[in-house]
Amino acid sequence: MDLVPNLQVFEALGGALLGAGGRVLLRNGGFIQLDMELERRQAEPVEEGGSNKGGPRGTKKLSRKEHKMMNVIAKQMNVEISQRPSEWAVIWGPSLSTGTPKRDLKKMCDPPPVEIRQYENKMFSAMRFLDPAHAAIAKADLSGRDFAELQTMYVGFLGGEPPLESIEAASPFKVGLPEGLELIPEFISEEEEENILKTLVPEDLNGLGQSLKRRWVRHFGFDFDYDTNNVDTTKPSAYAEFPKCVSPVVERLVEKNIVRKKPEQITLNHYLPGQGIPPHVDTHSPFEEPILSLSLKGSVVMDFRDGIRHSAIILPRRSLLVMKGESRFLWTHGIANRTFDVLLDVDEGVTARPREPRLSLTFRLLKENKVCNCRFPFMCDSQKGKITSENASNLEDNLVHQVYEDIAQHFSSTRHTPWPKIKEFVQNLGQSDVLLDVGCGNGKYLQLRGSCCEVGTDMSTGLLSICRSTKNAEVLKSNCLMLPFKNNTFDAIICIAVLHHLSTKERRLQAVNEIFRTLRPGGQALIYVWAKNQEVDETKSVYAQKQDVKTTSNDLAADSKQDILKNYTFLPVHNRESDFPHNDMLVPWIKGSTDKSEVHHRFYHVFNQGELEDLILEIVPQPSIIDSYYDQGNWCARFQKTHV
Ligand SMILES: O=C(O)CCC(=O)C(=O)O
Ligand SMILES: [Fe+2]
Repeated sequence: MDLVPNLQVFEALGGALLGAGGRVLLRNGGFIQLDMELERRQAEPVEEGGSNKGGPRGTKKLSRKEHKMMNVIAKQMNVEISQRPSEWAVIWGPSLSTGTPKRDLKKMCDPPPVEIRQYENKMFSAMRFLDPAHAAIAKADLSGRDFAELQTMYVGFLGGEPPLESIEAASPFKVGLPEGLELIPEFISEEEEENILKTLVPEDLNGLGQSLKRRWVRHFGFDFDYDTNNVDTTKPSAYAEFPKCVSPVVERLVEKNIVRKKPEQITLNHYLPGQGIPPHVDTHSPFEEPILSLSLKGSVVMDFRDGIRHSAIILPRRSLLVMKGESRFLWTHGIANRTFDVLLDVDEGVTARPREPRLSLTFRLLKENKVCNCRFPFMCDSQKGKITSENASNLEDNLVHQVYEDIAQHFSSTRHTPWPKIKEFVQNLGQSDVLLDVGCGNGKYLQLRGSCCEVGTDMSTGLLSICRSTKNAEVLKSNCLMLPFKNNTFDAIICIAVLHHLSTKERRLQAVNEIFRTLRPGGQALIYVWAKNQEVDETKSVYAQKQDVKTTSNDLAADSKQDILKNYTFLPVHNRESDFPHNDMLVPWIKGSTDKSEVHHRFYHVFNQGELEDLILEIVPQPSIIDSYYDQGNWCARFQKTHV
C-alpha cells in the first residue's frame, strides 16, 4: 500500500522515515496503522480545552519553542534529545510540578506509555513506549496542544534512558524524622472520625468559626490569636466546652500516656485543596510539649524544616501526630498551599496525589507559668531571639556582605530595570542636586539624570566595580551604619533594599540616623524595605510570583556551600510557597544554571506594615514622612529633613 506522505508524520518521526519518491517507508505493519490513525485524529475537531494555541502543529514558532524546551530538559536530565522517535519520550507540561498523576498522563496517550518517570519540582515527565512509533503518535497528538489552560505541551524523544525518579530532600527516607516526632496511624476509628466530622464541620463554613486567608478555623477552650500567636487564658472561648465527640480522643490521649493531663485548648483547621498553613513553630511559652495534631477526612503532606533540613511527612487520615523535643521547639511545621502533594507511593512510585478537603484538630496543653526553658533559645519567645548586639555584625558579615561578594555578577545580571517610583523620585531632582545612593548595588539608580553629582556606597566590592566599569559612577565602599560624609551634605538620599539586611532594630535605627544626619535640611530621603506581606489585595509581589523550578526548593539549603549556616540554624529558611512566616529569615539565592546551581542564603528582616514609618519617626524628630506606600512587595517611605 502506498501512502501519501503526511507532513505531520514526518515531523513527528523526525523526517527519518521518508523513503525514495517521497513515500513513507513501511518498517512494519504498525506504521501503516500509525499513519492512518494520525490522519483520522487530525480530521477530528480539537477537544474542549485542547486548542492548538501554538498554531497548527509543525509551525516554525512551535518547533522553535519545542527545540528550546527540549534543550532545557536535556540539560536537566543529562540525556541527549533524539531527532528520531525512540522508546523514551519526554513531555513538557503534565508533570509533578503541575500535579499530574501518572494515570492521567497515561490517559492522554493512545497507545499509552508502559512506564512513566516523574521528578520533583520539574515541569516534565519521561514516558517509555512499547514501540518508538507509539512515542511518535504521542508527539504528533500532544505537541503544541494546551494543557491545564495556560501551558502548552511539548514532546521530544530521548536518545537514552532518563534518570530514575526520586524524591529529593523532601523525604523522611533521606533526612529522617525530626527528633521527637511520632506519627500514630489509625488513632481513631472510622466511626469516631465520622462522628467528629458530622458534629463539627458546618455545611456553610462561614457560619461558625473564623475564615482565615488560607483556611477555616474554630477554637475550643481558648481562642488562639494569630496576631500574637498566643492564647489569652483570661478569656475563655465562645466554645469554652470541648464538644462531646472529641471526649473519647481526649481520654485516649491521657490513657495512653501521650499527655500528662487533659489538653485545655483545641484548634480545628479545615483546609480545602490548595489551602495550607505557613511554616511556624507553635509559640513556646503558652504551651507544653507535646503539641498534637489529629488528621481527619483527607491526608496531606506536612513539611518540617529546621533551617537546613527538610522532612516531608505524610499524615494519613485518622492518624495522630505527636510533636515533642526538636520537632516541637526547633523545626517549623507547615502545609504548602497546593492542590496536590508529591509523595512516594508503594505501587506508583513518585507520584502527585490530588488533595481532598482535610480537617485537623490541634490539641494543646496550657503551660501554667508561661515560661519556656527549652534548648533552643533562638526559637523561643521566653528566651528571646539569638541575634544580639554582640553577634549582629558577624551575622551580617557572613549572611549579607559575604553573600553579595559571592553572587555579585549573577545578582547584577538580574537587576536591570529601575522601579518606576524610585526612578521618578531621582528624575524629579534638580540637575544640581547631589544624590547619595546608600547600598547602590550595581548602580541601577545612578546616572538616571545624565551626568549629575551622585555618590553610591555599598559593601560589595564586586558590585562597586560593576558600578565603576559599567557606569563610570562615583562609588565607595562603606557600611550604611557609618557613612563617611559630613552632616547635612546631600540634597537627596535613596536607600533601596538595604535596611532589611540589618539584623537588629538598633542597627536599623542607626542606619536611618545616618541617612538623616547626612541629608541637608529640606532634603528628602526615599527608603524601600522588603515587606513581610508579599500579597496585598490578592496581588502577589514579583518575588512571590516567581515559583519556578529553580526557586522553590528550600531543600537546597542542605547542599549549601555556606558552612557558616550551621551557626544560624535558628533562622528559618524561606520557601517561596508561603508568605514570610517570620520577620527574621534566610532567603535563598540560587546562582547558576539549574543543573549546576549554587545556593546562597542572605539574612532578611522583613518589615511589618507601619514598622518602617515607626523606625523613621524614632529618629526624625518631627512627623515629616511625606509619603508611605507598598510597592512590589516592599514597604516604602519618603521623608524630609525639616530641622538641623
Ligand atoms: O493542620 C495541622 O495538622 C496543623 C495545624 C497547626 O499546625 C496549628 O494549628 O498550629
Ligand atoms: Fe502548629
